[in-house]
Formats: sequence, C-alpha cells, structure tokens
Amino acid sequence: MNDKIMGPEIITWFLKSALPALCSLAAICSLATILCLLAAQIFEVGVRWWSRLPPGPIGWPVVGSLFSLPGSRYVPACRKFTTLAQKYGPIIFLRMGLRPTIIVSNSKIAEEFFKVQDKTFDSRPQFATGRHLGYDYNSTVFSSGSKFAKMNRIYRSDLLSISNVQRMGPLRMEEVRVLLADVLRHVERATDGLVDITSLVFKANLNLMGRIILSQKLFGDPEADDARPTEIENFKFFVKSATRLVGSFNISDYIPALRRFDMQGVEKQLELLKPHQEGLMLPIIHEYRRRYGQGYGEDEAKNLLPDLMATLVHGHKDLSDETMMAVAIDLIVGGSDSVSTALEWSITELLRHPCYLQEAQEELDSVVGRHRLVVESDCDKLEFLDCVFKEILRLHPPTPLAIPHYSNKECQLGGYRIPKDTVAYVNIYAIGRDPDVWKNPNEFEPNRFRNSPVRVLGHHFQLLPFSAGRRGCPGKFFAIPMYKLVLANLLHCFSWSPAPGIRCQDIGVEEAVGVVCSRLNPLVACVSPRLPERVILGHD
Ligand code: HEM
Repeated sequence: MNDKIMGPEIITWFLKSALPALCSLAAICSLATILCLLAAQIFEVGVRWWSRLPPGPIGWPVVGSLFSLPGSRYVPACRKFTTLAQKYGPIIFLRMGLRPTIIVSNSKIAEEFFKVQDKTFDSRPQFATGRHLGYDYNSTVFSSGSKFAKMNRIYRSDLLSISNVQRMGPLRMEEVRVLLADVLRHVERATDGLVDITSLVFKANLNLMGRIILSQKLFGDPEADDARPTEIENFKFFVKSATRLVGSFNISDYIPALRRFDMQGVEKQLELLKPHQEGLMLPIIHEYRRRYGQGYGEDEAKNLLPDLMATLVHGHKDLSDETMMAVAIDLIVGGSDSVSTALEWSITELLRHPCYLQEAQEELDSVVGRHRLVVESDCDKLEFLDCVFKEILRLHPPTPLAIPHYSNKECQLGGYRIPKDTVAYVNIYAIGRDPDVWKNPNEFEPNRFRNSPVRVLGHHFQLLPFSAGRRGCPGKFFAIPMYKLVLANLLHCFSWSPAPGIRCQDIGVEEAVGVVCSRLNPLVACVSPRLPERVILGHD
C-alpha cells in the first residue's frame, strides 16, 4: 500500500524538484565548458600573437587540430593541408595533439626551409613507425642526429652513389625485358586485351629493387618455375602495409599518454608486421654475413659485390642485424612503390590525353626507330618524355608530403618564430600546384617544361618531388633512369587505349591515402603490341 503511494510521489518530486535542478546543473556545466574552451582559445590566440607564431587553426585543448585535419580514409592529408594553406597562407602553425606543427606550402618558404634552416630541421620526430620499422630509429628514414649522419654517409657514398647507379644499368634493362615479356603474355592471354598495369609495374619495380639490393627476385610470376607464392605475397603485403602505416596519422604519436590505448591499432599492426619482416630478411642477412663478411681485398671485393646488401655487409661489419634489416626495408619500401606509382600516374594521364601519348610515341619512333627496344643512352635524347616525367612529378608527386622533419632548436621561418621540437610537413603536392607559379596548375600539360630550366633534383623549389636538402631523397638517381627506361619501353612497344566503354576523360584520378599516393583503383587499360613480337622480346 505504502509502495503504491511512494511511486507516484517520487515521480512527482523528481519532475518538480530534481529534474529542474539537474537541468540547471547540466546547463551550468555546459556553459562552464564552453567558457573554458573559449578562454583556452582566446589564450592560445594571445600566446600565438605574443610568440610571433605563424597563422593557423586554433584547435581544441589537448587534441588541437588532430581530429579535424589530417587526411581521412578518403581524402589524402596533402589535399586537406592545401585547402588550409588557401585560408591561412604558405606557412601554417597548428597543434596536432601536444605537438607544435608547421606546414610549408609554397616555394618561397620551402627555399628558406631547405637552404637556411636545413640543419635545424634535419631530424625526424620519434613516431611509432620509426620505433618498429626503423628498429628504434636506426634506419635512414627514421634516424636523427649522429645516427642519421652515419647512415646518410653510407647511403650517399656507398649504396646509392652515381657509380652504383651506373653499375646497375644492365640489371635495369634485364628487368625491363622481363616486364615487356610479361605484358605481352598478359595481352595474348586476355580475350578483351585488358591488362592490369598497376600490378605488372609494381611487380617489375619490386623485382628490380630486390635484384639491386639482394640479388633476388622478390616477386616472381605465379606461373613461372621460380615462383615462391608465399614469399611473393609476403613481400607485397609487407611493402603495402608499411607505406600505409608510415602515412597514417597515429593519435598516440601526437598525444603520447594515449599510447597504451593504441586507439587506431597502429602499434598492433606494426608489431604484427615485425615477425613478417624478420622472417623475410634475417635469413638473407645471415647468409650475406657468411658469404661477404670476410676480409676480402679491394679488387677481390669489387668482383664479389653484386648488390647493395653485399656492399653493406662487406664495408660496414659493425652494423647490427637490426640496422641491416632497417636499411633493406628503407630501400625496398622507399624504392619500389614510389617509382611504380609515378609510372601508373604517367600512363593514366597519357591515356586521358591521347594527343600527348601520340607525341611521346612519335618522338620514340624518330629517336629510337621501330626495330629495337629503348636503351638507357636513348633517354637523354627523349625531350618530350622528360617533360612528361617532370609534369607527372609536379601533378602527382608519389610522396606528396615529405616525411615529417623535426626542429632541434628554435628558429625563424617566413618572418615567424618556430619553437624547438616542432614537427614540419613540406607539402610537395601544394607546391607543385601553386597557382602563383604554375599556369593551369591542375591540368596535365607536359609542354610547359619544353625549354624550361626547372629540374627535379631539389635545386628548383617550385618542383620538389624528391624534396631537398640533407633529408632529400637519396634514391633519386636510381629512380630517374628506372622510370624513364620503363615508361619509354612501355610506350614504344605497345599501343594504349582506355577500357571499352570508358572515355579518355573519364579515367579516374582518385588518390589512395598513404605516404605514397598511388591510384585508388588499379589502372586497367586496353593494350596491344605496337612493335613486332620479336622486337618486344628482344630477339633482334
Ligand atoms: C619517383 C621515385 C621517388 C620519389 C618521388 C621519392 C621521393 C622521396 C621523398 C619526397 C622523400 C622524403 C624527403 C624528406 O623527408 O624531405 C624521400 C625519402 C627517401 N627516399 Fe625516395 N623517392 C623515390 C625513389 C626512391 C628510391 C628508388 C629509393 C631507394 C633506392 C629511395 C629511398 C629513399 C630514402 C632512403 C629516403 C629517406 C631519406 C632520409 O630520411 O634522409 N627513394 N623520397
């Protein structure tokens, strides 16, 4: 009986007294939160003005702009950063979590960054990818300070020197022949002439890197006798996972206290990759130590050292297995995906613009003739091909954001103060599409480079596909001849057109998200032989 009376009374009491009180409390709390956020923002605006920091979005306390800015699953970060530059200017300051961050988006600031402040920004921030893939920041890509200086010396004077690039010329030509035979085989088998160019070009580049670094093919033909399907798939999986993870914006890199929660599962994925990479690399390294770790004389060594890993093991015995693995990973991951991405964008744009495809093929006919394959010495004479190469790297730079740099002391940039320990992104994509520098910046117009003195090596700051300065890509002299030789031969040997029913201008240019910005969808095109089969197969 009592209960019956209590029930409605409590409800009445709750509605009349407690509910209004709770509502008022909630309103006060919300107001207080809004006021605190507002105060925090006003405070940050004041601090920025007082500290002469560059302009940029204010963001939220603690998280800053972390959740609102970097690329989503669908929009690459370089594009979001470009939109931001249109609002705030060529140098932007923002907080990503707890890390002060700048974004450099035009050639003028980039020139100052790489010429005046190059040494200040020659470190890398310590992110999870460097801890795992770089074996505690030991690899070139992720190292800083004296470790970087040592690795950089090894790279530039030993591994990726111009003389090594020249020494590897015959290997490049061999892999090009394998690629051409592969394309021809696929063309003959395909009833509709459609060929998946993305996977053939990726495979060719991975194999070339495998041969240069380890004297091994990493990616055989599943139907050929030398196929090792598990290993092949493992390497492909490894390279693709590594580039995806290096390009991800991992929340705990920016708010270290959240590391143990690993909210996006990045650490877990990196840990899962580790046995994978060690299973692939360690047996190879041990075999190299056994074969090349001994004290050969210089002349003997020259004959014995067919590849980069042998050069490393022979010349730098003090390096640990971990560092050796880190170097091999740098080279395989850095070298294969970037070149194949540049190639697939080139074929994409040439398919979208048949007049340029024709111009490139006419040049090949006149310089090389239709009776043989293109060889490396021809490439210097292919002026239009060079224009296509530069235009692709301007419009679709394979690495659209340079790997993040890190300032080791306070400095001045663009007239602003940049604090010590700032993460710096150079937006290579935005620089290549700057409307103040490039006419019709979003159009593919290779002839803009006819008679132009602008080169891609890092001295012309309006075009920085390989970045510049001390951290600029050490593999550029490897990448350029490989790109030109493959593209020239593909265009020379085959005729190209879009898949049936697709108009040239409808071929998609959507980009995937990652440190290497490849096509979102594989490029499938209609391919047919343009030269006699015996020429394509190199039988003449
Ligand atoms: C079209 C092909 C390529 C492009 C567009 C490219 C572009 C880049 C860019 C933009 C960076 C970042 C530089 C920075 O952080 O400022 C880089 C770094 C690097 N690249 Fe490349 N790259 C290419 C090919 C290669 C090749 C073939 C190799 C190896 C043989 C290679 C090895 C590396 C390494 C080891 C680094 C790290 C350098 C450092 O941290 O100091 N790259 N590359």
